[in-house]
Amino acid sequence: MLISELPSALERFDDLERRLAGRRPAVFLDYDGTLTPIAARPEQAVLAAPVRAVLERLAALCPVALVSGRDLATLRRLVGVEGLTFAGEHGFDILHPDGSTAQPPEVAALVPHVEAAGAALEQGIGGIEGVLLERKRFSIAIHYRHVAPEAVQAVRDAVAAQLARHPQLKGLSGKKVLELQPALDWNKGRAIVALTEEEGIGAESLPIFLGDDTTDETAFEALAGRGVCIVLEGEEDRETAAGLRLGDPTEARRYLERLIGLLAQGR
Ligand SMILES: O=P(O)(O)OC[C@H]1O[C@H](O[C@H]2O[C@H](CO)[C@@H](O)[C@H](O)[C@H]2O)[C@H](O)[C@@H](O)[C@@H]1O
Repeated sequence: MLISELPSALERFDDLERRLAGRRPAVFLDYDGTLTPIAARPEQAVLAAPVRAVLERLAALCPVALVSGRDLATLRRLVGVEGLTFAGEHGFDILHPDGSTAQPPEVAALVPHVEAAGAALEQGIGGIEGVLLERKRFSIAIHYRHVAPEAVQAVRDAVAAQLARHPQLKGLSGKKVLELQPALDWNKGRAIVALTEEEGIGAESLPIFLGDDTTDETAFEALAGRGVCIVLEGEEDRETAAGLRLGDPTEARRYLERLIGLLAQGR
């Protein structure tokens, strides 16, 4: 369905109350575009203090996991709340609240391909005005938000050439960004399902996921029919596997505040 055709998660909040009915929610949250508005540059997407306070209050009531494309260390620094689960790089790099970590076992062997592709891209398109290469532990993001429209195809072509050269890598595409990561059958959806099966969250919990980007669709698909899937509206309407919509990060915060109110009443 198109995002614009979905019902508002705030208007349908009563449904959530009914679905919870004594169950505990487990809340999974995307970062960019969901908790923070999309900013001109990655380092400008700083979490607002009231949102941080909401995350702290929510984490005292139920499991909360940040599931983001960001590098794990960057995500932790930006969020600045202890006691959460953090899944960085689209679920490739997980940190549990007890300090234990998890990554797909094959990922480390594929990092040299990411590094070789990153070096080639730096050499090939690093000089194009506006290109921003964001190195992460296991992947690389190629931002083109500030690239002149007539130069964007050169960026796409260069990334496609690296994908052709390194079949060990796969490509992702998000908001004015292309990403290269190890070509493993792993994504936000698989990471969230794995997390819901872990002790501390539990298969009986009701997963709720909020995300905004096409890279969040694997999570909506994985939780369809089982969890509450909420997509945030962006600049463009598009097809989604989510079942509910919110307008922007301010509405996402209001939704989480209502959830806190509900859980604080013990319902
Ligand atoms: O999964 P997310 O938490 O949504 O992360 C996806 C990517 O977000 C970041 O890039 C995007 O947000 C930036 C700040 O608002 C914006 O400037 C950029 O154009 C967007 O693509 C982040 O830099 C990437 O590493 C994430 O993969």
